[in-house]
Amino acid sequence: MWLYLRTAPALRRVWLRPTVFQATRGRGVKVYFSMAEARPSYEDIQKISDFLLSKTKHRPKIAVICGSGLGGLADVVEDQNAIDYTEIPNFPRSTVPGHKGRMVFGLLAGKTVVCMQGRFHPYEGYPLWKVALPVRVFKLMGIETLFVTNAAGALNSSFNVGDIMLMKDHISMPGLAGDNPLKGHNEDRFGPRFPAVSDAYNSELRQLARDIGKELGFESFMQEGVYVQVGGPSYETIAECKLLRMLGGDCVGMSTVPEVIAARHCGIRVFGMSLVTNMVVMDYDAKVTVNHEEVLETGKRRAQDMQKLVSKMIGQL
Ligand SMILES: O=P(O)(O)O[C@@H]1C[C@H](O)[C@@H](CO)O1
Ligand code: HPA
Repeated sequence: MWLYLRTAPALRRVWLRPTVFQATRGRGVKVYFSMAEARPSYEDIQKISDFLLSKTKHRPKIAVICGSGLGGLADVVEDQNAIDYTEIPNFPRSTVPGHKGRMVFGLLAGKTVVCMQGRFHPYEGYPLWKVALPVRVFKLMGIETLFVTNAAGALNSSFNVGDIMLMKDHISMPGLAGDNPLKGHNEDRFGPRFPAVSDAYNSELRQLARDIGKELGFESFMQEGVYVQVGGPSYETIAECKLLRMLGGDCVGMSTVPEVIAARHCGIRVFGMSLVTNMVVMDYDAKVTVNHEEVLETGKRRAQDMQKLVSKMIGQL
């Protein structure tokens, strides 16, 4: 049931979900409602896109979403206009260390780009559609190619900390459990009700990454594999890691997939890359545990190489 409120337009439409029915003797049935936030319409997203474009002369066709500790790429963008997420109307806020929370427009390797220096994660409390909202904003800004990066733990024991994994596929644990950024009403102007994602990670871009990686002498630490998205924020148990490895995952992380699904839905081509910031714990005798400081530290050490790879690729698009 929709309820219309006399308030600011962005807050006016509230979806009321009947949750609890309680029979009360002699007084019929009481229905309680819980509130879920209304999704922005196509026009609302157009407004966010128009707002951003009004703040910059740049008109990018390439967007980059920077993972934990990997936002340094946005700092090397030239002739830049940076817009803090807090200035963007109806836009989420970054709450995780290592995610600055700025949209940076400018030039990278001579190409006009927009970089998200900070992404949104489901564990911050955002529904998946909101995590993926920036991708739809990108679409309406004219973005055709999306680069996504993330920090991840290696499930594949032949990988090493500091390896870069080109994403060739993903397993969405939230998706398999019934949650998806496209769940709910389909906006046909973005894409079809049932989009295919078996070709989510563009094979030509992956080949370009391999070629450039070779040129840069990165072959010894470049891998290719399957990223598993989990919900977080707790890291995985040993049993969960063993399960995810059995399922065919090479790396595990808490992001990226919602953005990729939204991008493919609206016809944006995608290149994805994980930085292995830690090996997951698979051994009950291990004395180590994963922590976010280690994730950020490894990000810092390998950030320059990832930046080189991404900017060389962008230069050749
Ligand atoms: O945004 P990404 O996926 O790079 O961040 C990873 C996943 C969690 O947010 C965090 C865990 O350390 O790093
Ligand atoms: N698990 C989940 N997410 C992560 C990890 C991990 O080991 N490392 C960085 N992000």
